[in-house]
Amino acid sequence: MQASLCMSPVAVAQQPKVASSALMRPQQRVGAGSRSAQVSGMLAAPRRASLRAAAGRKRTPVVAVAAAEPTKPTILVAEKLGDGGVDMLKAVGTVDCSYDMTKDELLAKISLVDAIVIRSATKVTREVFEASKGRLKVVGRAGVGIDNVDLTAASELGCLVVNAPTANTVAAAEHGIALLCALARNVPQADAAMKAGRWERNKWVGVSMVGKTLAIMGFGKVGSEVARRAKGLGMTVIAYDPYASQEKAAALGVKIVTMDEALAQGDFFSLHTPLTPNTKGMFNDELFSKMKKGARIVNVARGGVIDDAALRRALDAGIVAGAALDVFSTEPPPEDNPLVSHPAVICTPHLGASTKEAQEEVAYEIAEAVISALNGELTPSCVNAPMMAPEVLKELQPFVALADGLGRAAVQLVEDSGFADVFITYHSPRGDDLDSRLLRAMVIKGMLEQITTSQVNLVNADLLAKKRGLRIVETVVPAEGTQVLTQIEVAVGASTSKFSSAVVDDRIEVAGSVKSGAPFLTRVGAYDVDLALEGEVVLVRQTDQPGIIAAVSSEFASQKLNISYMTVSRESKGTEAIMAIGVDSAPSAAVVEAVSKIKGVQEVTLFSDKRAA
Ligand SMILES: NC(=O)c1ccc[n+]([C@@H]2O[C@H](COP(=O)([O-])OP(=O)(O)OC[C@H]3O[C@@H](n4cnc5c(N)ncnc54)[C@H](O)[C@@H]3O)[C@@H](O)[C@H]2O)c1
Ligand SMILES: O=C(O)[C@H](O)COP(=O)(O)O
Repeated sequence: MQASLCMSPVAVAQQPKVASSALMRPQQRVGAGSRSAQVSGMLAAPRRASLRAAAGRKRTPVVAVAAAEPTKPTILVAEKLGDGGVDMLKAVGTVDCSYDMTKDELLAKISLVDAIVIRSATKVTREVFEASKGRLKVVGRAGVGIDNVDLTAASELGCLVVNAPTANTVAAAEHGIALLCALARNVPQADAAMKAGRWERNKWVGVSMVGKTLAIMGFGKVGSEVARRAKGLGMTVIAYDPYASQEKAAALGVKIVTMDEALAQGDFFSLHTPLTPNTKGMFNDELFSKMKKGARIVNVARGGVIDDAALRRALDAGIVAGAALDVFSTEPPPEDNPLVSHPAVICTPHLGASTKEAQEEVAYEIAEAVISALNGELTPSCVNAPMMAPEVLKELQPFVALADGLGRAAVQLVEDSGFADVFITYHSPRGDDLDSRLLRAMVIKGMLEQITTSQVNLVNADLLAKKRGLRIVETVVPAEGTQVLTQIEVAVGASTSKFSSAVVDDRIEVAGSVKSGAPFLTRVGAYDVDLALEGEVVLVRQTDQPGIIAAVSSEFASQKLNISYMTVSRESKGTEAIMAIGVDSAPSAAVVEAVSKIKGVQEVTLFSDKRAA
């Protein structure tokens, strides 16, 4: 499972020791001591004075670095980074700013550097990690999205990946608002006409924003900042986000609605979801067909959220009156992209994060994280951080994947209602002595990484949960046994679910345990199941009658889907039963639809252990 990769101990103890620098106070330099000492020191220490403060925010020259030392790291800055951040890096290492490298140039250079700093254009693939021959120890992503870094390869090859998750949020929101206004008032088209010598006052009459409804699709960091600003334009703001806290939205005067309500009510749509298996191609023909005619769409999230060909059809059919796009499924978009040349589409080349201020802030944030990581420390923005002392990790390791998998399963069963309460119950012979920090972090990780851009680790899990408005309630139930835990239950407070049988007393509940070292799902709602918690899981509720199991299996077989596990559990003979089925690859929507039509089947849903892209 993904969890074990993220948790795999990264070679922190082998990090090159950062050169002594006047910027680093003695207690900031952690030597190559044991990882447990580093980690517990990190967790116990209050946040230290910012390195960036020492470097000076106003581009004043940083304090001189001591003469070159043999251990001084080399840092490759592969994309344009704010000067302040570059200065911070120069204070601790040799910095090579080489922009616009070809793939071959990157492959040639990478074995000569200890760290690389990138934005979204540089692809740090397995090939790049392998070409580094073990020297590359840190990748710093100066921004949020890490979809251009192969995290699995990074973890396997002992490389820490850090990002700058918050510094460009406001810039992205401002760009969303800029595109919204430009779209409503045809600013780019009118400008182009004037530059071509035409004075077209009648052709470019726009539409007003005041009093119109803006539907925010994805109410996270950027979405909520867009909402705040759109309220100032006099718009009614609604949001579709099945995982958002209603209370947080209400505090901003935003109503959380269902997808159908958003589609029916939105005059403007602003997209702010991450690109995940769930959101990929989310804006498709079906969705466009349900939109209010003449709606307008802004996308500063990720290009892949929109099915390009479907948007083109919706534009040509007049369902969508216009679109403003900052992001594209392939960047830069190829010449035959169906949208860029459309007269009702306005475009910018992925400029959401590109303000002077945001880039300076991102540069400071990433430089601080890279220096910290080179120094063998954990930072909250460490994407693939080692999380605990090896002995604690070893004991909890089998349950780590279980906690992650249960969090992931529970959140995927949430429907449109949103949730704020998460209940975790540990059944443990340790009773109150159980150290649940890692397990709690893993449940939060499973949930948030499925639905947000957040990269969750032990350092930042509680903070991220709090920021999302999640209330985590933990209970330890004493149990008999020799293992540290016998069972974990995860419940989210929600009265409706994509699988109604998962709801017990207004909570979506799943439970699991570890069998032969592997995580197993042992309960969904009130039904006992027994299924390895890996790959794709299909849940079916049916009337307990002969023939259904065979009919369901043959639907899978007809699509060449291999069933790895199947359990059936019922309340009592002839009433209702649920089938939990593990399949080796994701069933298509057509298979799910076909299963749902089998006589006696009442509901079907599926979830996966795969995390967000
Ligand atoms: N254009 C740019 O330069 C730029 C800059 C910053 C961020 N971004 C992108 O903007 C997007 C949002 O970033 P963020 O920092 O606000 O992320 P975030 O994780 O804070 O918020 C994402 C929100 O989407 C919601 N969500 C997840 N799946 C959903 C679904 N199926 N339907 C509806 N909502 C769903 C989540 O619950 C979450 O609230 C990301 O795609 C990010 O990569 C782009
Ligand atoms: O993921 C991000 O932070 C944004 O998409 C910005 O990407 P950029 O740093 O390449 O502008």
